[in-house]
Amino acid sequence: METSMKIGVIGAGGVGAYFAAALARSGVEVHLLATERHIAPIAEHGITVTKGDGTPGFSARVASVSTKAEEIGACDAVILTCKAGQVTEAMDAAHALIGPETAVLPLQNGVTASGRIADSVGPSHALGGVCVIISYLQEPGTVHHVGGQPAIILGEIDGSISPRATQLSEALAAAGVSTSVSSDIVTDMWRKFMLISSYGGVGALCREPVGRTRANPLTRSLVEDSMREVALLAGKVGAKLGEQDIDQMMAQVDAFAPDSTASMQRDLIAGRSSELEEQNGTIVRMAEHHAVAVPIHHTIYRAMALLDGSAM
Ligand SMILES: NC(=O)C1=CN([C@@H]2O[C@H](COP(=O)(O)OP(=O)(O)OC[C@H]3O[C@@H](n4cnc5c(N)ncnc54)[C@H](OP(=O)(O)O)[C@@H]3O)[C@@H](O)[C@H]2O)C=CC1
Ligand SMILES: CC(C)(CO)C(=O)C(=O)O
Repeated sequence: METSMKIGVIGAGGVGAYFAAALARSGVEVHLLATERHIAPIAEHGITVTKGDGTPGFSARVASVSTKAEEIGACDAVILTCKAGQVTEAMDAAHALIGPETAVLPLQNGVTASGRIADSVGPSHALGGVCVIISYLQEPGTVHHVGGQPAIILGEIDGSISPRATQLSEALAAAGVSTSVSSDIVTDMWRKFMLISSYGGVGALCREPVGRTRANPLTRSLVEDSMREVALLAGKVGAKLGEQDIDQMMAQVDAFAPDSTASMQRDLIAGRSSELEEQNGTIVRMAEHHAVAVPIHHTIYRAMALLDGSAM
């Protein structure tokens, strides 16, 4: 079991609190960099994970929790779990966590986080990552894991299989997370982005859960065609996505429970601040830059903008 790493986790929300607790439970020295509202509950009671699938929950204590990166100091690895739109601000305040070899693993949906980490702390520190979990914060210090096996794919942006990526992957695996090191994390990130921006975007547009959008031939083909737009764009930035990836992601759409909705879709419909800018907004801007037509994502982006809680 990997116990020698010092891992910093930035953000104590649905994703951060879950992985911090899982790593701490397995014996890793975990330090949480969190916003103020999480400090007292986690310092006093640790993190509690409840489960929605009938399996036992658990509690774990992290080594420290602080709002100040300077109180934590340099870590072997950092796992970044804020929302995609918060990455630059979070990393700019986290420079003290970064030593010469520190790898920063982003778990945000979308494809913008690694570049923003690189801009903030330097390209040698930025990994790529894909996170598969359904979890949400119930209250500071208590996270609900809906069910299923949490999984992470991570990798160096240049595709090399580095000792630091392998070591982090082993620590996550020892914490019960299905983890793999990828030699093409850029394609992996775009594959999930294609899924989430398309089924979530169409779900938001139709205000329907996946069971309805996948069953109707018109909305099903809308999801498929919006995936095709992303696959075409991905090809312009070095990611390799084809029809087989669309089939694979449609199989994932078919495997979701019928009442499932994407997190962006839920945030939009509830009028909360959402990741629309980072997801469909990113697709629109990149498509303009690369002269790729993305009419479905353009429509989703413009139609949904009014619902975004952070919209002007
Ligand atoms: N939840 C899920 O099941 C999945 C989520 N994802 C992705 O993971 C990312 C995180 O999602 P999720 O955990 O649900 O979101 P949450 O909003 O639950 O958690 C984000 C956390 O980051 C904190 N935060 C923001 N800025 C900072 C900062 N500067 N320093 C420290 N902490 C900060 C927030 O603080 P505060 O509490 O004060 O707002 C919040 O607790 C998103 O990109 C999402 O798309 C991917 C797969 C599944
Ligand atoms: C849980 C999952 C994979 C699909 O809904 C997701 O990443 C999201 O909703 O943001």
